[in-house]
Amino acid sequence: MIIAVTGTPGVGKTTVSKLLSERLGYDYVSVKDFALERGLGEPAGDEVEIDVDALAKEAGAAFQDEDVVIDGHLSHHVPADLVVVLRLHPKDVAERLKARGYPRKKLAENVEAELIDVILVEALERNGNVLEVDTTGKTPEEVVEEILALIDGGVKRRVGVVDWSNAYDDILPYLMLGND
Ligand SMILES: Nc1ncnc2c1ncn2[C@@H]1O[C@H](COP(=O)(O)OP(=O)(O)OP(=O)(O)O)[C@@H](O)[C@H]1O
Repeated sequence: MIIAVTGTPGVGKTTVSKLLSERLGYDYVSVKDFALERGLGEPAGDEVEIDVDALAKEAGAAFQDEDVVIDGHLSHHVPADLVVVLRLHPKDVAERLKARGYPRKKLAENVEAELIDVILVEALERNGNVLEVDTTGKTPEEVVEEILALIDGGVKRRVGVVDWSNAYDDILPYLMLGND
């Protein structure tokens, strides 16, 4: 089974993916490492620009009969049996990315993306089996327990668990609002 773990930068994908793969006895795969190994990504500054169509094709073929947890904010492009979209209150996203030293513009773009569900919408456009999980205020272990309970219960789709529309005032200081 292929499980893709996606979400806005900083929501905890790597932490949760590693723990989830250990609990399930699955291999852990980083999209970024896979793309670099296969020559599907070009380093661009401290980022990697990945050809998502090539990623979908190559990862789909490489892992089709494997049990893997695929980690990365592009992992929902890979044909997966299940896509887990991790969500985190945009203010917490902002604080985590700030602590990582993200430049103001990049921080604002990602906080806004979390606010308006960008990754969730992309995931739903590509895959019917989407589990949305709110990680806000939860430990990585609690998040993994929630995912495992959904999988054990045979749940293939659960979306609509968060609504960040009330978060706007909290995150205004982090947004650029056209001032770039
Ligand atoms: N549930 C959690 N509670 C508190 N802190 C967490 C939680 N999950 C992850 N973190 C912390 O948040 C930071 C970001 O986590 P992580 O690298 O797993 O996120 P990510 O979504 O994989 O980020 P990126 O997309 O940039 O790779 C790390 O410092 C991690 O220790």
